[in-house]
Amino acid sequence: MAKLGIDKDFLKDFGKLERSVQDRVTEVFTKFEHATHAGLHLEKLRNARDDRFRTIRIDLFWRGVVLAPDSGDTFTLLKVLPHDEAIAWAERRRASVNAATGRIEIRDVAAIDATLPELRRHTGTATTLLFEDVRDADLTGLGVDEQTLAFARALTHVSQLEAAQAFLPHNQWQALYGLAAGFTPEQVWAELGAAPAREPYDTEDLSAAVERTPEQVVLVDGPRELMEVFRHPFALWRIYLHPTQYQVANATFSGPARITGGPGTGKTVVALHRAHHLAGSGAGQVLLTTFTSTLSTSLEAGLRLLADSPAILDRIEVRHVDQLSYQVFAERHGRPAILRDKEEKEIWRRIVKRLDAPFTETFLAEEWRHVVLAQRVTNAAEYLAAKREGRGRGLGTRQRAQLWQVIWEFEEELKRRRYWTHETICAEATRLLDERADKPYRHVIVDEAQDLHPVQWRFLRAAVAQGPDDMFIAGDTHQRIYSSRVSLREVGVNVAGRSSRLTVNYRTTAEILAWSLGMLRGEAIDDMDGGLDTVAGYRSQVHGFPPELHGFRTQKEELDALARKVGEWRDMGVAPEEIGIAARSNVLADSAVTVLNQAGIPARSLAKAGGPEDVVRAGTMHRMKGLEFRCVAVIGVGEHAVPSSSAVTPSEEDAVTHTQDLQRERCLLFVACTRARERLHVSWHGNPSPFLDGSIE
Ligand SMILES: Nc1ncnc2c1ncn2[C@@H]1O[C@H](COP(=O)(O)OP(=O)(O)OP(=O)(O)O)[C@@H](O)[C@H]1O
Repeated sequence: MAKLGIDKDFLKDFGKLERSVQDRVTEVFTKFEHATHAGLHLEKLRNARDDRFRTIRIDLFWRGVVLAPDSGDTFTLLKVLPHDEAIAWAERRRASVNAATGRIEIRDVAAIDATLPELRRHTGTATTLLFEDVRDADLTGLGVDEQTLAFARALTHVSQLEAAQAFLPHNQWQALYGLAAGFTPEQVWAELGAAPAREPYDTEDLSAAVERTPEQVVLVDGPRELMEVFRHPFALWRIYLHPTQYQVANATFSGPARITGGPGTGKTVVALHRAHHLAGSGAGQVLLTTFTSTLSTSLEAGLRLLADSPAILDRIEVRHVDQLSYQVFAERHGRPAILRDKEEKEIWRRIVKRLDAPFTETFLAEEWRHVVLAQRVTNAAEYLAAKREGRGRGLGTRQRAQLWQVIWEFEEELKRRRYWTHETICAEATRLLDERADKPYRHVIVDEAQDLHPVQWRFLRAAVAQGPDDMFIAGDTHQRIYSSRVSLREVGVNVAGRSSRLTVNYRTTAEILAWSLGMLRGEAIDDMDGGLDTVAGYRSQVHGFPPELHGFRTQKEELDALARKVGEWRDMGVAPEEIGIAARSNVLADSAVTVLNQAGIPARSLAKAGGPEDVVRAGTMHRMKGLEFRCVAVIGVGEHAVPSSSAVTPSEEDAVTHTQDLQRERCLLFVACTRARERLHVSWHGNPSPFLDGSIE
């Protein structure tokens, strides 16, 4: 039976067509089951460079371009374009099978032929060549063929390679781009994610090549599957996964596994696919979790795009960790009384005064959370032996004993007054789960793992029995925006040998990503597993505009400029809901909403649940986590606001915590900036934030 392949670019084009044309495209291709060349009315091209390219009439104006193999019956939809453009597009191109990866590749031969002589003219006068240190054998081993090799040898600068992305065969371009980014041939090969060929690929067999290219072409077997692909044409992540994303989402692991990667590399996408895959395997309930309600709501929405089978959806629970621990707690003890921040401070203050102890309430609250609760310390001896890595203020034995006395009294008071915090609820819920032989879940999947506290990790560990595919973790320590730090091993989650890293950013342009990464250069950031994480190799394949940075004298001037910028974006055709505004404080985010509304641009605060969807959103940088927008303005990035002094422990109080707090503030700005897909505007009034040093000319 004929198979129909739908190319990623075809689906993108399809999403942009008017509804009536989309219906017509669907109508034409739902008949493909009975396809013969004649049945699909595939027309040959008059001036074809490759006579396997055909076109098909959609209506009077639109034509589709289809790749029809000489043998086999897999037809691949490549493009939908207005009539003349479709023919011109198809006539310029040739299809081939990559000799190293076995994947299908399309190239624009006319563009390569037109560009090469021009490049060679520059090559003659250049002092260095882009790939002069790379051997031909390495290029060939990565699938670079004769024509692309000749092209690569003429390149003198990476910008020429970037400009060639649209016309070189995709896998070969990726290999060259990886080498140009400083990767070794072995790293590039790993990133291509192709299986090594046991015997040479048949480079004439297009149908087999299409089957080997699921990251670019999805095969459908009938009209129902076709409709399923066409259901959400912009959510390409549902259908086309990078080979590493695919492997990790569908693998079987003997124990906990994890995926890391920079912003926008598709970690959440992998987490969603993995939840779907594990639920489909039917071994038991899947928990898909994260650390805030905003994030779990967006996971839920993603899951509903991915899965429409009630049986699968029934097997996946999406909850944030505190919500779940609260539920386990409440089932046994009823509703807890939660200790508020203000009351907590008062209790610490009172005890300190009574015992005349030389500690501030901020220091005590952190010591309690990051040492006592994190390591499950229950008595003085354990506290004296507890590790205090990451706490800057060294304490002698006498001071530790005194500190323990304060903490003990604090805990006693909580017990007496039956007060609970999110952490103590979580610890109690863990105890309750530990008592149970039957665990509530068979698989636990954690997104944004970098921000979970050790007590939350222990709770999740206790919610699932140890075994294959028990836990799956997605996260990026460069995006840690709360102060929890954890060593996974110490909370019973051993991912050694089961960790993968994603490097290709699908969200942000290369310009925005490179600029944002610049803010983190030189920062030593842990990997939650005893080592350091790296940003080396993170890159985007999409180019656009550099971020715009603007300083103003006053907040009023800054907000007026914001309203003008948002107006400009609107005039460019950007929908209001595709615009996000991030600020360090709620107050500034709310002021932005007011100024935009006054300027006639509907906007609302992300802090307020509900409300209209088709408006500009403004919120704190924390709330931006996990979201993305076409255009983002990060405002108020001034020297007194970012870092926020109230969030940074003074260095005289604790030098290590001070450094960590500064790093967290830096990461927070990084998170806000990397929410932008196409445009980023960063502004301040007064002097700029020290984090922008080096970015402002
Ligand atoms: N294989 C893919 N094909 C197309 N788009 C993809 C793919 N994978 C991810 N994306 C898109 O890239 C963007 C970022 O994906 P995602 O949110 O999963 O990344 P992330 O690594 O979790 O990001 P962050 O850490 O910044 O929150 C989303 O718009 C997603 O749809």
